[in-house]
Amino acid sequence: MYCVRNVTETVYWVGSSDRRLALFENLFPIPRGVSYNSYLIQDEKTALMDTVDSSVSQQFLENIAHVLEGGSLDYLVVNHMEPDHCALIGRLLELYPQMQVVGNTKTIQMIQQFYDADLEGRTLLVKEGDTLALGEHTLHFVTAPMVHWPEVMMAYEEKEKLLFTADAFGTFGALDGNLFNDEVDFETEWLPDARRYYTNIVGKYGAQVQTVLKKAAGLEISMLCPLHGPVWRSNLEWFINKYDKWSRYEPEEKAVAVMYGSMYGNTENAACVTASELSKAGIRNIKVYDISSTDVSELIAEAFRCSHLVLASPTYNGGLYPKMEALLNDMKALNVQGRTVGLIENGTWAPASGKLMRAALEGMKNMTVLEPVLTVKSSLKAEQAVSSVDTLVKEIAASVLAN
Ligand SMILES: Cc1cc2nc3c(=O)[nH]c(=O)nc-3n(C[C@H](O)[C@H](O)[C@H](O)COP(=O)(O)O)c2cc1C
Repeated sequence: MYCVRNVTETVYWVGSSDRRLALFENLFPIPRGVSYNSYLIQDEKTALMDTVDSSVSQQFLENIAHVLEGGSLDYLVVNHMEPDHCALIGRLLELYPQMQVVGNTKTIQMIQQFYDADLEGRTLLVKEGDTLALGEHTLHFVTAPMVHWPEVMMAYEEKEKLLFTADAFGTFGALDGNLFNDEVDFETEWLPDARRYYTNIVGKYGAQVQTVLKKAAGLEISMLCPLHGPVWRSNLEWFINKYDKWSRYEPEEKAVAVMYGSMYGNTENAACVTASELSKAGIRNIKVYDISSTDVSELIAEAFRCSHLVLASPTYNGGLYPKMEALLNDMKALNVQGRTVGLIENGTWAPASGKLMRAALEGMKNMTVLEPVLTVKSSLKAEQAVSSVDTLVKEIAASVLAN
């Protein structure tokens, strides 16, 4: 049976959720599932805003058929060509023979690269500032290149002031019946996944997100309609501010996350002693992560949230512990910048992980490494705890508590 929600009287959410997929992009764990949103506008002309992933195709097609009530689908607007949103283009071309595919030059090129669909006479090319009248509704197209693919567009519907935002303002997490942000406890239950989604998928493209936020600031928006997760119809500023912070790479909080790698527990012990001493020094809400058992996407999200990081790594065959190397590579790839970092290195015969972590951080923008690096030779000793750990903790605490 169809499973549809009204976004407004004449705009319908016709998407669906997948709770079976373990890894989004075959990479990111999604224990809360994911929704693929698509929206259908009913007017003199009907327009569908993007399609969905093939995993939810049956539900999606039933939803569309229900809303159309036997009527025709006139336009399919393709705001984003990532396959989790465009898998059903070919099927819709077959089912709705008068449907035109609306996209920019890059969109159409990508459709042809991904699929064998016959688009002859079936495309409507649009560019920045173009409009598409549907009757009472009019769509305005806003390009959003590299948020996070080059063809990405957003569409602004002028009558109801809806902004269809493609992947921007999306989040991991299946929709559990509740569609709107004010129907769920977003800050408690969704924000960590929204942060993890943004930082890992769009995080690299902060400058491009800033450009789009500036364009959006000129629009009167009643709802943000993303391709994943809840539709925003209240308190939009709160979420837009999060995006603003994330895309400027400003920490959300003055907070410390301690991230350690450890084979036999000695580096872990040094990290835990440091965290405990930080608490004694007045730092609150410290988070400690074992980087072997925490997915790197969570660590990236924390690196965006927190102002301060403590990275602790054993030396491993003259190099970094592989999980730490992977974390630092990801931080660089996703443009993490402007953080203050304390370092703990461990080695039994020639500790080198401090030097290597420092070099990796120097390859990122505006990272401050606190001195001195705490060097552990195999295991932390009590006398070292009262000297070196104490010095490092004082430095971190002073930096966090400053201002
Ligand atoms: C496979 C392997 C490679 C290592 N390579 C180095 C090394 O190149 N230099 C060094 O000083 N210690 C090296 N070590 C020793 C560890 O860095 C050291 O024992 C450290 O205390 C391990 O910390 P952990 O107890 O947190 O795992 C190596 C240990 C292992 C198991």
